[in-house]
Amino acid sequence: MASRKLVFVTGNKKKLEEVQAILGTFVELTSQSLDLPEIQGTPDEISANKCKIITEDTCLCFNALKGLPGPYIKWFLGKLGHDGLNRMLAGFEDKSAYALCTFAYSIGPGSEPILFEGRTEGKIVPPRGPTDFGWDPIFQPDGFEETNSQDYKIWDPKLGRGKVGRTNFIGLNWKGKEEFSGFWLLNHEDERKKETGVNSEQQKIDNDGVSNGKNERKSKKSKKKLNDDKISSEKLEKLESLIEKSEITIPKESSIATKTDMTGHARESTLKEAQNIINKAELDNSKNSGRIQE
Ligand SMILES: O=P(O)(O)OP(=O)(O)OP(=O)(O)OC[C@H]1O[C@@H](n2cnc3c(O)ncnc32)[C@H](O)[C@@H]1O
Ligand SMILES: [Mg+2]
Repeated sequence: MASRKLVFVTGNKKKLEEVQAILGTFVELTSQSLDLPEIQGTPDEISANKCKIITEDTCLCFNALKGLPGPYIKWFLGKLGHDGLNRMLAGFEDKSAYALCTFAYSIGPGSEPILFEGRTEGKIVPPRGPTDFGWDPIFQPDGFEETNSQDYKIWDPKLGRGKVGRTNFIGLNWKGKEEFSGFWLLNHEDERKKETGVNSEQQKIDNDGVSNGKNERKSKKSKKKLNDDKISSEKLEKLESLIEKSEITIPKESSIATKTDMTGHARESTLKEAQNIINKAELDNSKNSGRIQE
């Protein structure tokens, strides 16, 4: 089904694997750099496919360094390696850090991407476990004895939860988690019903959890329920209308990132990058096909 296909604009194979694992059978993901493919089908199908683009950008922020390296982690990691990153904190008692990820999802050409953001708290430790993905071996999420490398990497879409896999995604514990899960449930309600045998009409949840950018940080209770893959039809409708009106945007201010510190910079630069990638991908799409519908 065309609506289940998503193009993930990324050059990172590991990201692709992990996002696919999270989305499970709900969506078929293909990865592309910016040279997007011509998909065979009717013009409508082509547009639908080409419109649906997701990007993700990751920061790793050290609290002792006021959020650095943040969006520059790729370069710091490349130059200093895992040991060097540990040594950067040698003079500090505070080894705490957090992973910050930003998804950008494009509904269609010309429309603002929908942004989802997530944060996972942890600390920087000497490397343990496989070294095949980024800074995983030196990041130990709070509440775990293992580093991110050592964690069991399973996400169960039926349960709507899993053991820590990719902390970036599993840790979408703020606005992003709620909206991301709601968004996918909304778009894949039929498949979900088949898999779980549960109709959203039968599910009860307070309608307090929808975040619209003006009303962030909702009750933990409603988030917990959402994390357990329960969502009401009212909430689905509300989400749908927010998405239609493109009212889902990242708030300018939040309790986790202020504009004055490095975290704020990290956030803004990562959002900008995601937006640029989406815009460029859409531009390339339109050029390639010449028949994208507005
Ligand atoms: O093409 P894109 O999607 O941008 O892929 P990238 O590899 O450039 O990724 P980022 O721009 O998000 O850079 C973040 C850096 O952190 C690494 N990274 C990203 N997600 C990670 C995760 O979940 N665990 C460990 N390292 C990660 C990644 O390998 C990069 O070195
Ligand atoms: Mg990148």
